[in-house]
Amino acid sequence: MSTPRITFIGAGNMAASLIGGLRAQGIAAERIRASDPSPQQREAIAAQHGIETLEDNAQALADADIVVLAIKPQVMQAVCRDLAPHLPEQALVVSIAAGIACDSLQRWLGRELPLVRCMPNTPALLGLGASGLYANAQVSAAQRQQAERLLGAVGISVWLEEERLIDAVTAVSGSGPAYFFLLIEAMSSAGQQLGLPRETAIELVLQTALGAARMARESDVDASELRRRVTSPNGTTEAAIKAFQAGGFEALVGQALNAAAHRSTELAEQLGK
Ligand SMILES: NC(=O)C1=CN([C@@H]2O[C@H](COP(=O)(O)OP(=O)(O)OC[C@H]3O[C@@H](n4cnc5c(N)ncnc54)[C@H](O)[C@@H]3O)[C@@H](O)[C@H]2O)C=CC1
Ligand SMILES: O=C(O)[C@@H]1CCC=N1
Repeated sequence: MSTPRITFIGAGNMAASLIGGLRAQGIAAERIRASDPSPQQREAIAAQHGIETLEDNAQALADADIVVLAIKPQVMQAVCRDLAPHLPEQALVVSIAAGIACDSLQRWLGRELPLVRCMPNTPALLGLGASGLYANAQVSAAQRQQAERLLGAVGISVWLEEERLIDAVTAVSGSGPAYFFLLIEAMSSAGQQLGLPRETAIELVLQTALGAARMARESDVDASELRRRVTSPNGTTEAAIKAFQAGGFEALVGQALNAAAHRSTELAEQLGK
C-alpha cells in the first residue's frame, strides 16, 4: 500500500498528537499537511513536525486521500459546509470530534462518503491513547487499515460494530483520563491530611497509579485478583475497600459513566441539527 496523503483540518492538540505519532512511525512529512486559521498553531505544528501548513481549509484538501477533521464540535457544521465542494471524490473522512454523528457529517458534507468516526483520548500525546473507531458502509477494507494505522500511531484502537457504542467509548476512555486524574487529586490530598508533605504525597500517588496500571496491563490475572493479592485478611487495604464500598463506590462509578454517555448522546442531538 502506498503512503496516503493526509490532510488535517485543525492543527490543535489532538492533530499534533496524531501527526507526531505518524511521523514517529516513519510517515514522511511531505505526505502530511494541516490547515488552521491561527498563525500560532500553524507555526507551532510546522516547526515541530516539518509539515506544510495552510490557512485555507479548501486548499489543504487538494489530492488528499485521508481528511482528518480535528476541530471542535461547535465549528464542525460550518467547516464541513465550506469543505463540501472541495472534498476529493474518493477521500476517506476521519472525524475525531466528540458528539458528531456520521449522519450529520454526511448531511453537512453534502453526500454519502467513506467516513470513520473515532473517539481518541489525550494520552495519545504520549503514544498511550485508546480510541474507539466506527466505519460507515462506504469505507473500504484498505481505508479501514488506513484509519487503524492513523489512530494506531498514538496508542491502541478498537473497532465498534455500532455507531451508538461511540457514546460508551466516550464515557469509558474518552473522558476516562479525567476520572483517574480526579482519583490522583483525591488520594494526594488525603495523603497530605494524613501528614505527608504535598510533594511526597503526589510522588507516591503518581508512582502507585503508574505501577498499578502497568501491573493490570502486564499481569496474566485480572484486576480483581490483583486487588485480592494486595488485600490481607483484616488488614489495611480491606479497611479502605470496605470504606469505599460503604460509600457506594461501584454504583457511583456506574452513575458517572452513565452521565457521560448520556451527555454524549445529548450533544450529538444538539450539535447534529
Ligand atoms: N481533548 C480531548 O480529550 C479529546 C478531544 N477530542 C476531539 O478532538 C477535537 C479537537 O480537539 P483539540 O485538539 O483538543 O482542540 P484544539 O482547540 O487544541 O484544536 C482545534 C484547532 O482547530 C482550529 N480551528 C478553529 N476553527 C477552525 C476552522 N474553521 N478551520 C480549521 N481549523 C480551525 C483551532 O485554531 C485549533 O488549533 C475536538 O472535536 C474534540 O471533541 C476527542 C477526544 C478527546
Ligand atoms: O469532555 C468532552 O466533552 C470531551 C470528549 C471526551 C473528552 N473530552
